[in-house]
Formats: sequence, structure tokens, C-alpha cells
Amino acid sequence: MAAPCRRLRLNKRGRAAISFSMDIKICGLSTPETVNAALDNGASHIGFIFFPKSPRNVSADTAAPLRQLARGRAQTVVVTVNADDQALDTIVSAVQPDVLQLHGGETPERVSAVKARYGLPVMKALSISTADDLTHAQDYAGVADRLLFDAKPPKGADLPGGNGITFDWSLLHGLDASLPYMLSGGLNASNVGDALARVHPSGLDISSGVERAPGIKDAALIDAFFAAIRSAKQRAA
Ligand SMILES: O=C(O)c1ccccc1N[C@@H]1O[C@H](COP(=O)(O)O)[C@@H](O)[C@H]1O
Repeated sequence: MAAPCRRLRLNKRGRAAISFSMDIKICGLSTPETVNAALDNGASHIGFIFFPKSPRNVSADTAAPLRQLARGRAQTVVVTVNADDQALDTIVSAVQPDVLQLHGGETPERVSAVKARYGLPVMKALSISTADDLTHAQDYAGVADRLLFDAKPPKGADLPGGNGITFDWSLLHGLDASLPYMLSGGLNASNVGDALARVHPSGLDISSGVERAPGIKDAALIDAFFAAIRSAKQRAA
């Protein structure tokens, strides 16, 4: 089997960063140190949460300079939950993201309207716990640029995402292969190898699995997550 496509470049920590053949998004960042840890490891996307109930919530004033660190190195994603046009206008104009992640109950019509208003790619998150939840994925085909499958939050949870729980990845086996998706929900350095052996997402998305406490990202855990992906890729090559 051919080796996965990867390119080497020297990062600010003096190490060779690997560009992975799949997208890797580190979400819920809020400090320059952890943004740099994600970038130095070769993250394709960095994510900022705009959801006041989240321990990862950031203001536009925090996210905008962090976004500058990523310019030319990774795509910046802003994550919102059922945000209206007024809220999105403010965030988009301050942060100038590359991608909008809609992580609430946004309908296909709302996704279309957001895409048209901002001219940006939209990643639509869907909460998954049963095969039935996946039937909604097709509704977004040709509307969202990419889907993101996250675990359905437990009943009564405050957050629609970022809960650090996995779902049954085998549910994705029957998915229409033409739908590109990011795998999310409870990923960490210990289980990402298993995930990659079972499913073939176009990207991975992680938040709480690289935190030492809710909302507190840890550069060493980010390093460990990427190291686990590299090991999994080497085993598969
Ligand atoms: O992370 C949050 O606090 C959050 C809040 C509101 C919407 C989405 C959120 N996070 C998204 O959920 C995934 C999965 O998180 P985890 O790895 O299970 O902790 C995360 O990557 C964000 O895209």
C-alpha cells in the first residue's frame, strides 16, 4: 500500500511538522501557546468557540489576534450554535474566518442562507447516537461543504458539543461515500488510532481530549494527539 502523502516543514519549535493527508482541526483554542502547538504539529484547522455557555467561549477580541497567527498556515473556523445574522455579522467581520461551523439545529435552508450571506464554506455539525440520526446527513448533501459528526450530548447537557464523548463509529459504515465529513466527539491520543482503523473521515476534530481541565488546552496533549495520529498512519502504511 502506498505511504500516506506527507510533507515536511520546520516549525517554530525547530521540529519537522508533518502535513497530514487528512485534515486535523484543534477546536476551542484561546491562547497563543496552544494555537502555536496546533500549528507546529501541522493542524489544518484551528477552531474558536462562540457560545457563551461553553468553557471555551472566546470573544472576537481574543480570537482575532489568534486568527492572525494561523494566517497562511491553517484555516480558521468559528463555531456557533443557532447564531442569528446579527451575531454572525459581528463575529465574521472581526475574526475573518475561513470556515463557519454551525453546531446547533440549523436547517439545510439556514445553512444555504449563511453560505450565501458570507460566501464562506460551511461545516454542519450533526449529533449522532443512532443510525436514525444519520438519515439527516443526506439533507445537507450539496448544501453544507462538509459535515461534522459529533456524539449526541447527554440529556440535560449545557453544550451541544465539546462534551468529550464518543459515539458508535460503526454507524458511519453505511454512509454515502460522497459526503465528506470530519469525525468528532471524544477523540483523544488513546482512541484516535482505533478510530482511524475503523472509519475514513476527511478530517478529525478534537477539543476536550487535548485539555487538562474544561476549557484549558494543553500543548503536551496536543503533541500527544498528533503523535498518536502519526503512529496510526505509520502502522497503516
Ligand atoms: O467545545 C465546545 O465547548 C463546543 C460548544 C458548542 C458547540 C460545539 C462545541 N465543540 C465542538 O464539539 C466537538 C467535539 O468536542 P470533544 O472533542 O468531544 O470535546 C469539538 O471539536 C467542537 O467542534
